Amino acid sequence: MALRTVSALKRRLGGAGLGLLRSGQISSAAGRSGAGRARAGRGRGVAWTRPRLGEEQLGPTCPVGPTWESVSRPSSTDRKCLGRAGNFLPCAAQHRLEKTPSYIDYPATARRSFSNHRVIVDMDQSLGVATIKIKNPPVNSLSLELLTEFLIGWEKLENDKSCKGVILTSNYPKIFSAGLDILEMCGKNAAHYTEYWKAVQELWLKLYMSNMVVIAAINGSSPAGGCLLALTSDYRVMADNPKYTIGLNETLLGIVAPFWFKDNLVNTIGNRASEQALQLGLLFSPAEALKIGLVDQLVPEDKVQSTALSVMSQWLKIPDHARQLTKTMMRKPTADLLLKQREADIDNFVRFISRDGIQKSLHMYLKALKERKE
Ligand SMILES: CCCCCCC/C=C/C(=O)SCCNC(=O)CCNC(=O)[C@H](O)C(C)(C)COP(=O)(O)OP(=O)(O)OC[C@H]1O[C@@H](n2cnc3c(N)ncnc32)[C@H](O)[C@@H]1OP(=O)(O)O
Repeated sequence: MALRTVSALKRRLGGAGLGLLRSGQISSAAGRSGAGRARAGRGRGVAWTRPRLGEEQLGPTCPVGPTWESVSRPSSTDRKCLGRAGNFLPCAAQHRLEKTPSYIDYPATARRSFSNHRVIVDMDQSLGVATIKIKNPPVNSLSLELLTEFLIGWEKLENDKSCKGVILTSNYPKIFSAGLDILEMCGKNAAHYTEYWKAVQELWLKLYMSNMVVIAAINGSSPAGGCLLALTSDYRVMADNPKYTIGLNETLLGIVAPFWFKDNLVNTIGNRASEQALQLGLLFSPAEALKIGLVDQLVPEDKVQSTALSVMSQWLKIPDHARQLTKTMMRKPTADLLLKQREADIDNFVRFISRDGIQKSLHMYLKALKERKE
């Protein structure tokens, strides 16, 4: 089945994925009590899913928190919860901005989480920052299922106007992501390869061109597609552990990094360093990666997440529209190159990966990975 959009990806997941979107599966206390369950706001010019802000973030005692219904015709009280540009700010954050009197009892941090099988999303609404944790054991390989669930979670965040930044990390310290799932590229048919590659393209385009600030908290090894995932971000913080490696090592598998992987790398570390890194399939230690600019900062393992958060708060201080336009100006030419030849890129991938010689190389690589353990 050919997949064109995220909605097609959602359809592919069938009941599970759509069920998740409909119910919101909010795991916060409010969600468990049912008060914060997401509701689809349809028919009022709003096409996305949002919880009842008043209930979920402040609890039923909030004196000014608007309900979903009241937002469509905001009262003067409700307007207190609307941002200056008419954006709907997270209720708790807006209250803080307005220096609400202290007798109003609301939680210091309003959190909302949702998760599916392979992705955990934890949204801190008071900061407007979500953390996405990948959890696809054993090595966070980017399987089709993971990509699909990731894209669904990402779309929810993109549609949530209160979400300004996302931190990407792994649920399993030691491995950020083992990259594309080799099993998705081995022994399958052309239709499967097509579907898989569309999902890989889609994820890269969405992350690379996101208006949100994206920070990678790289808490483990990050080869090939894992490195690409990190490269889509605006800033990369990596755990300073010499056992971890990062890089586009595709040639070691007997395959070639596509031009948009290469472009993303060149934009990050420059042409000469990319030439060597790509031809030799170099996997860099954190110190080497820092030296060539593949990552921006090294910190002790237990500081990766907190550093990512503090970097995020710096980036979020920049006026959003100016930062977004600048990001677009810097990245659009690169993304456009793929957008212009998406179909050709898919055909190329399918033809390449279907070759007997390439299949043999991938099988041998997988075998070598397994034998390494024995
Ligand atoms: C024209 C277009 C051309 C095509 C372009 C395609 C671009 C491709 C991009 C890619 O991302 S290809 C994938 C590249 N990835 C790698 O090279 C990483 C390989 N893995 C590792 O180096 C290590 O596994 C690790 C990530 C460093 C973790 O090491 P650890 O010792 O903790 O675990 P292992 O015992 O090695 O692995 C456990 C288990 O997982 C399997 N596995 C590992 N990586 C992958 C993967 N990418 N895809 C699928 N499966 C993977 C490994 O075989 C083990 O399986 P079992 O033995 O337990 O069955």
